[in-house]
Amino acid sequence: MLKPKIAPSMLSSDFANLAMLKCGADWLHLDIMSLFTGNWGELVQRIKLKSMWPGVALKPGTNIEEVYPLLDGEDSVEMVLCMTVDPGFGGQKFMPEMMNKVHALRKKYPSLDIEVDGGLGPSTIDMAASAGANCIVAGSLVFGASDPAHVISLMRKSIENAQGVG
Ligand SMILES: O=C(CO)[C@H](O)[C@H](O)COP(=O)(O)O
Repeated sequence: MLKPKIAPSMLSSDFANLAMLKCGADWLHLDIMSLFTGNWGELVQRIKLKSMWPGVALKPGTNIEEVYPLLDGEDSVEMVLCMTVDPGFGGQKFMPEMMNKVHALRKKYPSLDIEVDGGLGPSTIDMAASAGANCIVAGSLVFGASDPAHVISLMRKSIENAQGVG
């Protein structure tokens, strides 16, 4: 079983109230958008040398084939984030057509951490989990909830159910 990882998106948070850290989240998700033009292999190696995990995010318009060289080579990343909205802001509508990418990745890489981000909620989480995502970023859902811990546990359950556990 792949560990479910639930990552509240700090984009939707109140930085003066980070009680979320006590609500059972596995990661905190922070968007930093920039254009990288350097040496990819060197960057990955430097991240790993710091005992951190390199990952890569795919915008909705990027083809899945573009990520394979980053997973198959020597300096491979350890997580792929399939954006399910265009990056920029929270509260957007989930793009179900992105599930093809998640599905293709899961088929090719059974033990890869695959994350989805954007528009995740009760009506979309199961779709993402069944396609093979085990890491979920959620902003509005978690930070808008009266009981964030409950929401986080429901998301975890959805992933476990999709994996046939629990
Ligand atoms: O990366 C993001 C936007 O760039 C946000 O993390 C994402 O949109 C999550 O927000 P929500 O759950 O409200 O859709």
